Amino acid sequence: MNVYDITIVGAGPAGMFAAFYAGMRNAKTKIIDTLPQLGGQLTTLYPEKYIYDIPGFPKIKADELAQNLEKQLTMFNHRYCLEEEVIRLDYQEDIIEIVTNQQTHYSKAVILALGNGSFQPRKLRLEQAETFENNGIDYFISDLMKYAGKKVAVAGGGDSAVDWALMLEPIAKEVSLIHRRARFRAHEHSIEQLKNSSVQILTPYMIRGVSGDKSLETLHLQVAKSEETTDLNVDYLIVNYGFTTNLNLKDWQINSSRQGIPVQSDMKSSKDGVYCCGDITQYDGKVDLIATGFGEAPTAVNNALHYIDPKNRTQPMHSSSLFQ
Ligand SMILES: Cc1cc2nc3c(=O)[nH]c(=O)nc-3n(C[C@H](O)[C@H](O)[C@H](O)COP(=O)(O)OP(=O)(O)OC[C@H]3O[C@@H](n4cnc5c(N)ncnc54)[C@H](O)[C@@H]3O)c2cc1C
Repeated sequence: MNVYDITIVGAGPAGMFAAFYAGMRNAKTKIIDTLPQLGGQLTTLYPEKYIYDIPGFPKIKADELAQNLEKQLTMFNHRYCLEEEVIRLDYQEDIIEIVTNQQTHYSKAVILALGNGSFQPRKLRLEQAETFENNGIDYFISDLMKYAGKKVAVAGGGDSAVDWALMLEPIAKEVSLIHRRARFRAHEHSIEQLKNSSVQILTPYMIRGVSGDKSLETLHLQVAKSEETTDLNVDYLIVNYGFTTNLNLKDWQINSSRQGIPVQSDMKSSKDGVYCCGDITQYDGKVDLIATGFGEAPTAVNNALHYIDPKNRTQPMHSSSLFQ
């Protein structure tokens, strides 16, 4: 049994900074998230938006903030378990079992940085779509080069869909962008770029069916509010319909409500060894901001380490004294 000191569930800004801080304190640390990438809401919901209330940054794009947090983490050899959803916590004497949809992890303490819950992509609601999942239909892009020289369609009408189409254009053989409405909900600048690109814009089109022999080959499209149909040959379809969140802590054996998890001033939940940080924490006067989560993260880590071994000081040395 490989037991970690601290396991952090949720790799949004709060969880990422908690992981960095745990590294600073030499804790053997693991991070689990449902998404295939780090960043939580930053990378999933608004990567291209500027944030103005991060201390020390007059303004910074959400995606860039996530990248900076990730860069900070490269100092440490943490273990990452992405694309795994935690479904419950079990408690065995001094060890907490973190049960995911894939395996069980073991940890002396847990930090829950769950935000509003685990993110799930809104899927294509077609019977055959599941057959082609990861076999032509993708909901995330983890490696852009996978699409090099391929015929790719992107479905969706928001910023991310437009951005993905533009990023794929120089790499893929052909890129089509399919949206059920005539207008995109994207930055004017991106729309301008789109108009000047070779991306084939298919609006207002709906995807009515997908087919293929061993992998995805054809999208069956219909013009919205019309009987007109057409087929599009593709190697890949990237679906970008946004995300839903799921927060179900019924089996976690900790006090929680729909608003989140009540914590004490040391960020401890109702259960020994389980601490929290970020949007998920609830206490009087709580404000849901990234800056708040950044403050809660070191409190959670230092108190978790003190729980594991009372010899660990809750007030650690300053980072400026650790690295000269
Ligand atoms: C459009 C928009 C603009 C915003 N602008 C600002 C701003 O300008 N300034 C500001 O301070 N804040 C802003 N926010 C809010 C800010 O993004 C959140 O406060 C912040 O992301 C919370 O961070 P977090 O780490 O607590 O949670 P999240 O970022 O929500 O991350 C939580 C992570 O936990 C994972 N997770 C949850 N449950 C599980 C599970 N069971 N198993 C595995 N993984 C799980 C999720 O997949 C997710 O990746 C904005 C939010 C939005 C939507």
